[in-house]
Amino acid sequence: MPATPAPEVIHRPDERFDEFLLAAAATHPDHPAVVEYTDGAERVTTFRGLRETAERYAGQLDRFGLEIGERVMIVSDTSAEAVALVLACASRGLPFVPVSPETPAERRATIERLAEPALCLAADGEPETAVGHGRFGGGAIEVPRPPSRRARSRRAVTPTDTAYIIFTSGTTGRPKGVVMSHRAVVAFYRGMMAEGFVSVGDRVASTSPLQFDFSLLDIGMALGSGAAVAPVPRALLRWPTRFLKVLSVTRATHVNGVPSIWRQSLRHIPGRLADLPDLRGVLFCGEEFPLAELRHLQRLRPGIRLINCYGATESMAASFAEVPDPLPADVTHLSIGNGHRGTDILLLDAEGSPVEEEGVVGEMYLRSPALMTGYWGDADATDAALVADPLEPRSGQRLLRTGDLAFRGADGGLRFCGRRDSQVQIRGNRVEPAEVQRRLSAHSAVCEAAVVVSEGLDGEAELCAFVVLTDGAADTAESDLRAFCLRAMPAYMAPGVVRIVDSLPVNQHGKTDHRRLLAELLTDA
Ligand SMILES: Nc1ncnc2c1ncn2[C@@H]1O[C@H](COS(=O)(=O)NC(=O)C[C@H](N)c2cccc(Br)c2)[C@@H](O)[C@H]1O
Repeated sequence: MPATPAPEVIHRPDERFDEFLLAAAATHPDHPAVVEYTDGAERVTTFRGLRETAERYAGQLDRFGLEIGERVMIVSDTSAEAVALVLACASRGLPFVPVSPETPAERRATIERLAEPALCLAADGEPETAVGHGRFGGGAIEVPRPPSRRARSRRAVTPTDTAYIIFTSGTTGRPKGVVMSHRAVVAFYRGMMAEGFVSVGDRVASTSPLQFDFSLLDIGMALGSGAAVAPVPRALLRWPTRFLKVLSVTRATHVNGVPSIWRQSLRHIPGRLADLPDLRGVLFCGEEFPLAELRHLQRLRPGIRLINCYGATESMAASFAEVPDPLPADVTHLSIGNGHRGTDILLLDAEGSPVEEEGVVGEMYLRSPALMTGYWGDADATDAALVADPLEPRSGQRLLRTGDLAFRGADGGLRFCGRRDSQVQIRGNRVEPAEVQRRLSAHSAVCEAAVVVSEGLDGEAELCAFVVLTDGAADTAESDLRAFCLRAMPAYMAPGVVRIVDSLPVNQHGKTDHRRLLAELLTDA
C-alpha cells in the first residue's frame, strides 16, 4: 500500500501575505509552525498557536486606530512572537519594517526618519519614551506614549497594498526602502512552492536576520508548505559547534542561508556535518558559493539537495537552480536557472538586444509579478530600476533591471558573472573582479578569496586580492597565487596585490564585506 501523501495546504488566489502564511492553520493546526532553540531544547509553536497570537496582536494594533498603509517598525530577530506580529501587521494592512536589534543606532534613526513609522516595537530593551515607541511580547503591545489616532479613509486591504518595506544599503550609503506588495510576495512564494523543496512536517532552519528578506523567504518556504521555520539564534551562528547543535536539536531538515554560514564548520568540524541525520536540503543565496567549499559539503553529505537561489531584494529572489550532485570537476560557474515559475529572466546586451549565443555576457532583466512596487520616497531610483520592457516599451510593463551580468551555459541555464557596476577598465581592458575571485578560489590551497579594486600608485585601477589559505597550505606564497592566475588569464587580470589573511570580513547579512577590505587597504597605504 503506497504511503498516503501528506495532505496539501490549501491556498486561495490573491491571498494576503498573512493569509498565505497561515493557510496551514486550517488543515494542520497542531503541526509545528515555529521551532525555537532555547537553552538546549526546542520550543514549538503550532500553526493554531501562531494564528491565536497573531489575532491577539491584531486586536492590540486595532487599539491605535491606525490607517491602512501606516508603517510599523519591528526591532527583532526571527522568533514566534515576531512572526505573529508580522502576520498581525499584514492582516491590518500595516507595512512592517523589520530592523535587526544589532543595527547601529544612527542607521536605525535614518530608517525611522525615512519610513516615519506610526509604531516602533522592540522585542525587548529599555522602556521607550518617544511617541509610538514600545515593546511587544506574549501577544501584548505596550506603547507608553501612543501616536495620535488617524482619520481612516481606506476601507480594505488590497493585494497591491504594501506588505513590508526592507531597507537595504544603497550604493550611495543612503538606505533604500524596497516596497513589496502582498501580491508580489505571494507571487514569489507561489513560484517557490512550485519547486517543492519542503513539505508538511519539515523544519527549515533560518540563519538570516529578519531585516534581510532571505528570512522572509525562509518563513514563506516553511509556513506556506505546512512546515516549520526554525530560527538559528544569531549569537550561536558564529560558533560552528553551537550552530550544528541547534540544527541537531531542532531536527532541521533544511538549512537556508548565505554561503558563509558553512565556512567555519567545513574548516574546523567537517565530521560533525555528517552527523545531522535529518538534514536533506540546503538553499543558499546572496553571493556565489565557492566551489571548493560546495564540493566539500557534497562529499560530506552525499545525496543532499543543494539549491542555488539567485535574486535581489527588489523581487525577493528570481530563480532557483539545483546544484548537480556531484558537481563536475570542470564546472567553474553554478547555474542560476532561468527564473522560477511565473518569471522570465531576459539577457540583453548594452543596446537592449537579446543575447542568444552561449557564453556571451549580457545584463539580466527580470519580468515577474514579484517585482517591488518601488523604492520608498525615491521616484528617480525607482525609474532607474523598474524600466520599460526593452523588447516592447509600448506595453507599459516594467522590468527589473538587475545590474547583474550573466551568460548562458550549454544547458541553457544562466550563469551569474558579476555586477555591471563592479566592472573596471584595467590598462584599457574590461575586467570583472568576480572572475579573478573565482580563479583564485579554484586554487587547491585557497579556501576563501575576495577581489577589490583600488587605485594603484600610478592612479590606475588595480586589482587587490585577499586570500584565506586552507589549514595545510600555509607555505603558499602570494607569487604562487599570481602565477596561478597568469596561467589562465591575461596579465591585466592578474591581481597586482595579493594579501594572505586569516579570514574575510562579512557584513551584517553574512556576505563578504568588500567595503571593509577596501578600507583596510587604504589604512595600510
Ligand atoms: N545566488 C547568487 N549568486 C550570485 N550572486 C547573487 C546570488 N543571489 C544574489 N546575488 C547577488 O546579490 C545581489 C542582491 O543583493 S541583495 O539585494 O542584498 N539581496 C540578496 O542578496 C538576497 C536576495 N534578496 C535574496 C536571494 C535569494 C532569496 C531571497 Br528571499 C533573497 C544580486 O543582485 C546579486 O548581485
